[in-house]
Order: sequence, then C-alpha cells, then structure tokens
Amino acid sequence: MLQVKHLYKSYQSGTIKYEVLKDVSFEVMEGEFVAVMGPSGSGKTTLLNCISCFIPYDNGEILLKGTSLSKLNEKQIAKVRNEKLGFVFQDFMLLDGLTVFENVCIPKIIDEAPYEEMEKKAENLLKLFGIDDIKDKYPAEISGGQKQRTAVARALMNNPFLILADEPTGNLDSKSSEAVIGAFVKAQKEMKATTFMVTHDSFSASYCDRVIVMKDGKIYKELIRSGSQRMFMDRLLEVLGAMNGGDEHDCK
Ligand SMILES: Nc1ncnc2c1ncn2[C@@H]1O[C@H](COP(=O)(O)OP(=O)(O)OP(=O)(O)O)[C@@H](O)[C@H]1O
Repeated sequence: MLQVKHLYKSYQSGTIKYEVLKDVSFEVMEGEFVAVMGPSGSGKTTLLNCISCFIPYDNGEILLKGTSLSKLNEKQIAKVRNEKLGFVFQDFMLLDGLTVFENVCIPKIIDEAPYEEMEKKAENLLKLFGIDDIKDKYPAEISGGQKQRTAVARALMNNPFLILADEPTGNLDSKSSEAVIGAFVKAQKEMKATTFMVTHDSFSASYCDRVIVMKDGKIYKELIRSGSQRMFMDRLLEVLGAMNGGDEHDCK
C-alpha cells in the first residue's frame, strides 16, 4: 500500500543544513494499522508531511499503491489528497460553521458526489463511530473525543487508500482517546482501512499492528504486536525507556 524507500529530507537555515530524515525505508501493508513513535525532534511529523505531499523531500521515493508521489503534478497531488488519502489532525480541523454531518460530508462535496450517496455513506460512518445522535450539532457543542471521531469519519468518507493521523489523541483525555482509537480499530476491522499514525501515546500505539520507533531521523526499531494490548504497551514503554536511557535492547 505505502512504500517509503531511502527517504532523505533536510531543512536549510541560512548556510546550515539540518538533515532530519536519513535513509528511512519501510512499508505499510493494506489493512495495517501502524504507528510511528520516537522522541521530540526525531522526524516523525516531517515523515508524515512528506507522505502527505505537504512538503517535498530531497531524495528517495514514496509510493502509494505503486504510484510514485514525486512524479505527480499539483493537480494530481490535490486529487490524491482528496481521494486517496484521509487526514486526521491533532486539533481536529473541523469547520465550526458546519454540523457534524456536514463536516463528515466535506470530501464528497468536493468530489461533487450525488447527495443520496453522500448521505448514506455519512450515516453509516456516524453510526459505526457512535456519533449519529450528535449529527446535527456544531463542533462547539460536542466533546473533543466526539470531534475527533467526526474527523475520523470525514477521513474515511472517500474510502481512501491510506489514513494519515498526526497525534490524533494528543488533545484528548484517556477516555476520549480510547474512543478515538476504538474508531481507528473499527475502521480497520470493518472497512479494512489502512492507517499510519504519529503518536507520543503508548496506549494508542498499543492498539496498532506494528510500531516504528524513530530516533535522530532514522528507524531505531520496528515492533510487531504479539500478545495482549497491555503486554504490547509494556513492551513499547520498555523500548522507549531504553532508548531514552541510551541502552539498546533487542526487544523484537
Ligand atoms: N520547517 C522547518 N524548518 C526547519 N527545521 C524544521 C522544520 N520543521 C521541523 N524542523 C526540525 O526538524 C526536526 C524534526 O522535526 P519534526 O517535527 O519532524 O520532529 P517530531 O519527531 O515530529 O517532533 P515532535 O514529536 O516534537 O512533534 C526538528 O529538529 C525540528 O526543529
């Protein structure tokens, strides 16, 4: 589904060049739920922004279902962003003047889809995520967790190849986080959605199939879930703790 091959990205500040991604390679399979973790400044958001086509990269290749993103022109990139990618941001990015239902419909409105098709799809998603009872409310009238579940529904509206989530539980309490992660898990199980999520939250990451841990712009480790969610969370905490202490265990 997603292939990242030998990706390099640097930022220039005056005459100084900061290398932020250094030869990053990995794949995300269809239907997988994958998290990226790592210390602040390790390059997680930069990686996500490259995959999102928000920023260019220096070298390497990103392929979405076999299509190289660097070969697309601006019009094609806009089409990929609306039809092939779904986005979930830390601060929800809902439109305040639209209801929950209308926010969920945005990708199909852009697509100029027929109203009946849009309504049916939106109703199904709202039901799936347990927010159909608030569909006529405005963002200011609902909780953070409900806002984020609305954003997940919106991201799925066009059946994207891939959902890209940047700290989706970063602004939420633990109960709301659980509901939002539950929405991603439901999307995976019932819609075979593929999700790539940046997070600092080991609890959220412990629901993923795989966690890529980054350090200093490189992949430090990849952990595949085995055992219970609780056991996986303990393993993640152990790896992150060891990394911060500079003591590299093989925790695979
Ligand atoms: N537009 C930019 N210009 C210059 N440097 C940048 C820019 N964006 C990010 N950086 C730098 O690149 C490095 C990686 O940043 P990035 O945001 O990708 O890390 P991160 O792992 O997502 O961090 P965090 O967990 O704090 O969000 C940091 O040192 C950051 O200061």
